[in-house]
Amino acid sequence: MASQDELKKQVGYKAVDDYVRSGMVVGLGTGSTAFFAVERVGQKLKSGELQDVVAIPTSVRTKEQAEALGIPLVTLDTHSRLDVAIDGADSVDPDGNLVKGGGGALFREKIVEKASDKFVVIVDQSKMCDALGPHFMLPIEILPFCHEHTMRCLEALPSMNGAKAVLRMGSSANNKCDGDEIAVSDNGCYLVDMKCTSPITDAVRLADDIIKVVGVVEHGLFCGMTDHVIIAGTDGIEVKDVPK
Ligand SMILES: O=C(CO)[C@H](O)[C@H](O)COP(=O)(O)O
Repeated sequence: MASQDELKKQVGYKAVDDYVRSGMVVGLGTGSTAFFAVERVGQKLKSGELQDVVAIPTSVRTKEQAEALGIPLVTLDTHSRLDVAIDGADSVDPDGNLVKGGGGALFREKIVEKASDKFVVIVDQSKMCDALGPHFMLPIEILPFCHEHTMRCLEALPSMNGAKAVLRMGSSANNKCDGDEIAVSDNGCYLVDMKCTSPITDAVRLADDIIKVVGVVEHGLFCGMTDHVIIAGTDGIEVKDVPK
């Protein structure tokens, strides 16, 4: 049986093989699944199978990986439209709505993926869920200033349905809270993981409510953004096209 890493590699490679062509501007996601997509872009540029591709990374980690592979990098300031962005996710609901940010890169992921003509999500079967919320804590990036107040405002939102705010500690790159220091994002902000005990019934409304809280930089609800989901399971790979 294929290991979880093998499944991640299969979807990462397939996304690049199916959706990246020479001359494109490509968004490079963050995380252990997106890692393999970045690896594949590097391989294909090196072999000459892909040419004139430039990429926009969604985190410092991905930037460093891409640089090490010799992938030419640009920014949204010079290239405001991307042809395609490829990234992992923490939860995917049946409509292709996502929870992202388990790896702490949600702000850069969202700004890059919103600017992309096509957004391809790559996951293994464990990320698929019936409803967002209880499947994976909802990450939110907030300013450090008065962060405890901001956390209380988030908990008080009626649409949050009683979810508790947990300040991420340790590495910003995982939500295991495995350290004594407050985790700091690539943007110098804090990360809060909302522990939802019930399904999010209206993700669009919750997203609207969260972004209105002063102190919030961005949240990990990615609604209506996905074009294709590539899912790896023990029975093989499935591609779901999400109607818009
Ligand atoms: O949103 C993310 C980072 O902010 C990641 O895409 C998400 O956490 C999935 O990561 P992985 O592929 O390692 O499970």
